[in-house]
Amino acid sequence: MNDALPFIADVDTACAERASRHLDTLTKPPGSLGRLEALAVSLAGITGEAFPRVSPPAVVVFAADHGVAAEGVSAFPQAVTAQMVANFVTGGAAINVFARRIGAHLEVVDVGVANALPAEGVVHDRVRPGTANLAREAAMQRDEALAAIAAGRRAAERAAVAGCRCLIVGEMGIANTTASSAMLAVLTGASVAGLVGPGTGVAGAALARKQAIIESALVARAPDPAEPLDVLAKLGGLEIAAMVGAYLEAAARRMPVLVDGFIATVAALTACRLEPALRPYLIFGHRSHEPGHDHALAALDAEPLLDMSLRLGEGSGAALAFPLLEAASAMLAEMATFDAAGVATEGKT
Ligand SMILES: O=C(O)c1ccc[n+]([C@@H]2O[C@H](COP(=O)([O-])O)[C@@H](O)[C@H]2O)c1
Ligand SMILES: Cc1cc2nc[nH]c2cc1C
Repeated sequence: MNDALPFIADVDTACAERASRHLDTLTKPPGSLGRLEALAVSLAGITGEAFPRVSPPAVVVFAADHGVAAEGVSAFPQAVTAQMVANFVTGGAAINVFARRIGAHLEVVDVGVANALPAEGVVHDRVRPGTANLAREAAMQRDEALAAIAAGRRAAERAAVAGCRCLIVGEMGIANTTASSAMLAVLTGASVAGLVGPGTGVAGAALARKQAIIESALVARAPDPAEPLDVLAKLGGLEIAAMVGAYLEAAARRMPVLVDGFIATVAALTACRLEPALRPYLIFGHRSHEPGHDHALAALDAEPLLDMSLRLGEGSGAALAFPLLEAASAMLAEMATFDAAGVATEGKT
């Protein structure tokens, strides 16, 4: 345990068991609502409430730039990070649309965007204007990674204080699939070739170059796989570090965390390596089309709720999965029991 990280208690197993027993009194064959029942039980354990509520959710999108974008590893220019932040502010991005559908409280946090941003509508918590180029030097110093973790913790704290009951964390950062693929290769020991993917759409020779850049950065930066903070600082990103902090702070406050796609899951794996007690607080929203996501999910023994071939980021897949959490919560609170509805139970004639 590191002083910069909050204490995370074990989930409330007694409460989870109460929820599980209650589910078996409801008017349905036992277990017939499948994974929705498991979801309800885990929400009870996370929140410590027999009838957990998950609304309103918070969506926090962390934005930052990556020095490695200079190597041509993305299909889009670095300027798109700031331009998309402006789009989040005016409400036109996919995450704005989906956040509105679920009644989420949306916050956009600049933890390291290189270009100018709108003065209003963004939480300015910038650690530095983008990381250094991980192909040439450490992306961040350790204290910068810790500062970005602290920014993420503050965002989760704001969401909790605002009364939000579930945290969805998204990211925006051109070239962040390069950073997260590099981190994942170190954290899992998997080959870069087996997990690198198109991100925003690189293919062919550009994808081969992205792979080669990651492979040589792993050798040159040589992070210690047993030291998640070292991996994060040398290869990661400011928004990835902020996600780590937000997950940890939410769990410390007994808020369920709905994890988004590839980058979000690499951040989740990093956070779990820093603090294994985090794992049961995480619910995985969807399986991204980015090939490395399967490796990250497997390393966390996670089975996501949706499989929609999304690969956007921003928290979009998690926001789309959120209604399943609401349904799990409503099922517990609103379904009639066999007794109340006068329905005969199994085996009784
Ligand atoms: O969430 C995902 O699974 C995901 C997969 C591929 C790309 N993205 C998004 O695309 C950007 C990174 O892609 P790239 O090609 O610039 O590394 C970044 O802004 C992410 O939000 C997100
Ligand atoms: C347009 C665009 C939107 C995004 N949202 C998250 N990552 C993104 C990357 C691009 C390029």
